[in-house]
Amino acid sequence: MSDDALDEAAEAELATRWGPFRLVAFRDPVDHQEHLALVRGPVRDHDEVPVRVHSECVTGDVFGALRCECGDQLAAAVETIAAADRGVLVYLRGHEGRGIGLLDKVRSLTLQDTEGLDTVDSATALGLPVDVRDYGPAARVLLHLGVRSVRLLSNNPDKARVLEAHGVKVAVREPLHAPVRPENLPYLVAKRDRLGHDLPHLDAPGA
Ligand SMILES: Nc1nc2c(ncn2[C@@H]2O[C@H](COP(=O)(O)OP(=O)(O)OP(=O)(O)O)[C@@H](O)[C@H]2O)c(=O)[nH]1
Repeated sequence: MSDDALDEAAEAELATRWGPFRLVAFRDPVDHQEHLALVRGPVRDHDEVPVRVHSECVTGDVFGALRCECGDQLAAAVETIAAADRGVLVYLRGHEGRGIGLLDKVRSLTLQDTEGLDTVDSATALGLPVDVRDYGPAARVLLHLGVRSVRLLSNNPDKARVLEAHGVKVAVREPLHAPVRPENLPYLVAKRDRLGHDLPHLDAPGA
C-alpha cells in the first residue's frame, strides 16, 4: 500500500473561533479509525508547514481537565497555526490514554490519586503498556495533503522519529510548552524524567 493511501476522505469548510479551516475527515486503512485534519491555507508542496499531531484526550481537550496539558497544547497549536495562517492539526482518535483507551486511562488516574503513582507506573501497575500510539495515520494524511516538510509542534522526540520513519520530512521540531500549573506539574515532571520529553522550562524560576 502506498503511504499516502487513505481508505476514505471527506472534506468541508469549517469556520471556527480561530478563523476558517478546511476539515478533512478520513478513515485510515491500517487502524480503520476515523481521524481528522484541520487544514489552514495552501499546504501542498510547501516546506516547514506548522503541524500538530495531537492524540485524543477527551478529558483535557473537551472538558478542560488540568491534570494533563493536552487541552492547553491543543489550543496553543491551533493558535500557532492560525497566526501563521498555514498549517495542519491532525487529531488522532483511538489514542486515548496513549493508546490504552478511556476506561483504562481513568483507572490509571485513580491509581495516581490513591497510590501516588505517576503516569508511567499507573499504567504498568494495571498490566498495560505505557505508550502504544501509532502515528502512521498522521503520516498518511500529511502525505495525502502533499506537505513537503513540517515544523512539528511537539515536545516528544519519538513523535518526530516515527513520522520520519513513515516518510514525513520533519524540518524542525518546535517545543509546544503549555502553562505549568499546580494541577499538571506531576504529569509534566513524569513526562520529562520518565518519558524523555523536551520540557526544560520546568526548571525555570516561576515555571
Ligand atoms: N495513560 C495515560 N494517558 C494519559 C494521561 N494523561 C494524558 N494521557 C494521554 O496522553 C496522550 C497525550 O500524550 P502526551 O504524552 O501528553 O504528549 P505527546 O503527544 O506524547 O507529546 P507532545 O507532542 O509534546 O504533546 C493523550 O492520548 C492523553 O489521552 C495519563 O495520566 N495516563
